[in-house]
Amino acid sequence: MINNILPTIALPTTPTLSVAGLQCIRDDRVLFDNLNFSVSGGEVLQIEGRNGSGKTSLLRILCGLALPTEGIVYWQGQDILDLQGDYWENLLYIGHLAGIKVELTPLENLQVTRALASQTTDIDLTDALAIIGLRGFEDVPVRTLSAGQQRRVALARLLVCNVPLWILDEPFTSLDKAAIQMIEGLLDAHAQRGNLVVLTSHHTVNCQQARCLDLND
Ligand SMILES: Nc1ncnc2c1ncn2[C@@H]1O[C@H](COP(=O)(O)OP(=O)(O)OP(=O)(O)O)[C@@H](O)[C@H]1O
Repeated sequence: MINNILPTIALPTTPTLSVAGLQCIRDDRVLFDNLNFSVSGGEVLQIEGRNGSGKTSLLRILCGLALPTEGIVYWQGQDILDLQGDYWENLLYIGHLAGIKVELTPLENLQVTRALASQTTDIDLTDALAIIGLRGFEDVPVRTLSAGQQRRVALARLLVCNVPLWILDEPFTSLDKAAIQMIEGLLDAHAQRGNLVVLTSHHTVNCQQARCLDLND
């Protein structure tokens, strides 16, 4: 079923995100150094590591929201700092703070997403909320929802944005078992369509195409 929800994105080539010689120093502490990896369409890369090891810092660098102290992030072989908007239009980042407006309703949040996103699906927004488990909560302020429901509002953007690269920071936080399975299904379906996912999670991610990178290794 999930396979039928997500659109097919016409990709000219296999999308690839790679990093070379990445280093991150925070307050004189080296979080990671000489980090090299590549993730291509069809893959789900899970970044692991203990609290404070630099997972969120790495994701922010991959998004171009923070700079590494050394090294380069490449999208399709080009430095993302050179690409800027040409990179960001391929990317959906859902961070710790979820990026939702709590004064707005779930429906209004998705309307904002659709208005601002570079490429969107044509899914009916009410249907997207139903799929994500928020039927009946479309029109209430997000601040009145539970933590798990608020996380679902944030994750509903996966159904609305039509981009190849998903970067997700702890997407399963506050979700119940059924919601975790549903999101894992979305990740699998996204990868099966030739797209890529980079995520952090302290839990084992149950995706067919998942592989792990441990920052503590
Ligand atoms: N803007 C910042 N300025 C200074 N230090 C920072 C900044 N952002 C993060 N740090 C520090 O960098 C370290 C790594 O933080 P980060 O959030 O990347 O870790 P994490 O692996 O995602 O942790 P967690 O598993 O707890 O979410 C922490 O010690 C944090 O205090």
